[in-house]
Amino acid sequence: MAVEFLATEMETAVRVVHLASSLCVKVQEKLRLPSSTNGHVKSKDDDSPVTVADWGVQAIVSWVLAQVFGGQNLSIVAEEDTESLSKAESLGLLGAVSSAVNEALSEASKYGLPKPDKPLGTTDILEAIGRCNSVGGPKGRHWVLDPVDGTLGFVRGDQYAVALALIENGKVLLGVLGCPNYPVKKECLSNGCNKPGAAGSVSKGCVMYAKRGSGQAWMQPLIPGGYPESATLLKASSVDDPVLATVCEPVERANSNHLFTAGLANSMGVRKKPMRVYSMVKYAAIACGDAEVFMKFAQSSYKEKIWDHAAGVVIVEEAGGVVTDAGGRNLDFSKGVYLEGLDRGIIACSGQVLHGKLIGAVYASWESSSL
Ligand SMILES: Nc1ncnc2c1ncn2[C@@H]1O[C@H](COP(=O)(O)OS(=O)(=O)O)[C@@H](OP(=O)(O)O)[C@H]1O
Ligand SMILES: [Mg+2]
Ligand SMILES: [Mg+2]
Ligand SMILES: [Mg+2]
Repeated sequence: MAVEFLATEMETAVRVVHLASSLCVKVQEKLRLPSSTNGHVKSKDDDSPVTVADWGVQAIVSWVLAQVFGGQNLSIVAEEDTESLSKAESLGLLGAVSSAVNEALSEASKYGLPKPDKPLGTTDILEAIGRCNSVGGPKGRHWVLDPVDGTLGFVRGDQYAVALALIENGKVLLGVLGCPNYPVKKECLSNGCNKPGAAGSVSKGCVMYAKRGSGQAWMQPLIPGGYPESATLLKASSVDDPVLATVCEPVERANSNHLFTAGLANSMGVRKKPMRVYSMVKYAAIACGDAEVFMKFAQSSYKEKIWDHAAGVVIVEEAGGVVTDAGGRNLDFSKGVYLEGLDRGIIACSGQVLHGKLIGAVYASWESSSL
């Protein structure tokens, strides 16, 4: 029998995202305790937050991929580095990362993944994080990782995602999104009713994944302490009337021009209020039919990074959706760390009809925008 294309890569990626998501759930719970906020969150040079979970997930994914595929020719493009974590003053933080990583890896066999013989030392952990310093490019295979996407949402007890993709010769072959706070009820996506401890909090958490060209995207529930037996097929929404469409976009005004996207939505006939959600959970919402449109129009000086989109794009496309830049072109993952040549913004829709209308709206309104 022929071995299924990318079977080991897909299997490993899905399992490690489950394991990494379990680390995030624990760290986010700790962050919500009033006594332990200090030391778990740091500010980067651009003032964006980074946490024990960002470094911890990067260490775990890097370590597992190296165990399964060999460290020699492994190329991983990922968001975090070891610069601030290896400073003498960060010893406490590094200790917290080490505890989180070793606690998670001690459960690795429950996820069908390799487990270290003894706990990883801080040198091993820094090495694993630091190994993810590839810059990608047009040739060869590159794993692309955003260990915690939407760190701001994570810190605020809200939505975030663990995002892992595999790119080969510039094309995204597979993508996995761990969405530990993804709610069963769509209304909870943007109103925080899934925040830990929120009254009446509902069941939540899933991992979504897809392989390029399969025509299928899948969702598994996130279950505590192990790997689930089942997966269900995802389907993007069949709604193609803008009046019925839900539009999602970044929470932070600094990350996307809310005024411009409101104008676009209005001009294409959207009536519902936008659903503002942190992270690649916006792609997840399109893939599983909870929203029809995702738009992100960052400032023109901002360059989008491949790890913020790779996994989400392939999952949406395989679920039946369409993702392009604002000029209607596919995103280019072949140019290294950045989505070079991106035309203005990112547009993901559940189908061709809405996508066509949105591209038309961009075309009509661009001239009058101040971007
Ligand atoms: N200035 C600016 N403009 C546009 N985008 C930026 C900007 N700064 C950061 N980022 C990236 O946005 C990622 C989070 O995107 P979101 O869509 O989740 O935004 S939001 O938090 O909901 O506002 C976020 O990902 P993480 O760092 O993984 O959280 C960043 O990569
Ligand atoms: Mg990100
Ligand atoms: Mg991140
Ligand atoms: Mg970040």
